[in-house]
Amino acid sequence: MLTVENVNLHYGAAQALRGVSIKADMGKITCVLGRNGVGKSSLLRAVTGQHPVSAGTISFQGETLNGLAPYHRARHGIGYVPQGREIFPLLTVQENLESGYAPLERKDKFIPDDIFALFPVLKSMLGRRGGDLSGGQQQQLAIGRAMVTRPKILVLDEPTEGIQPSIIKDIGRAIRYLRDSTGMAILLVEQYLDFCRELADHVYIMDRGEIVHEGAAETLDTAEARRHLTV
Ligand SMILES: Nc1ncnc2c1ncn2[C@@H]1O[C@H](COP(=O)(O)OP(=O)(O)OP(=O)(O)O)[C@@H](O)[C@H]1O
Repeated sequence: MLTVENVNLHYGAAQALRGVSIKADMGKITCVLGRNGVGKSSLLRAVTGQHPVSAGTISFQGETLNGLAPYHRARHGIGYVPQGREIFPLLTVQENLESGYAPLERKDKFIPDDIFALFPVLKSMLGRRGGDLSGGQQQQLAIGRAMVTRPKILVLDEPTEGIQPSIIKDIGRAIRYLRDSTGMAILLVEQYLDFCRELADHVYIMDRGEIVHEGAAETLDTAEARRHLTV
């Protein structure tokens, strides 16, 4: 399980996270909902080690991650799908997937078949440059690349952003498959309420750097969620 306890995060004098505590259980999809600029990406940066926290503790499966570099966290099983995908535009799809080999031992350096079962388009485009793919295909590639690292928890930053509805469905299906087939934990941040409600087991709502609401997805107060999602 991933545990974030009382985390503060600053950019210079500006505080982006204020005493944030969340948990993401193994075998569950945990969604943090919030509108633009409330601190969702900052929370994921704290979890993945892209930005240091100024207070609080982050631990995964009982081990404290504070102070560990992002590549060490990847070795601990934290897979990250960043906002905007951040695939390598001049590398091929195959090379983008192979960039996930970095934290792996030699015997694990291959691309698992279930990536192509989930996203067949990647198989048919292995030789194409990442930059030539559509936004939805790039999102699938970014998820595939994170899967190559054999994560125990997959952390996704707004996977539906700028993606057409049919691919959003494929991505939802893939996330569910990963939870059910591998028992990994999934932590995703989103602004898209319906996607989150359909997919998540547990939901947190974030506003101005704080968690303001939490509960099981089926008991989510939709009106309350919408109130926090509208500016
Ligand atoms: N590198 C940075 N330097 C200074 N301020 C930052 C930096 N990154 C984010 N912020 C500020 O921190 C706050 C939280 O930003 P964050 O990106 O975490 O929000 P978000 O909920 O993920 O929004 P979005 O959906 O737009 O990414 C915002 O006020 C933002 O302007």
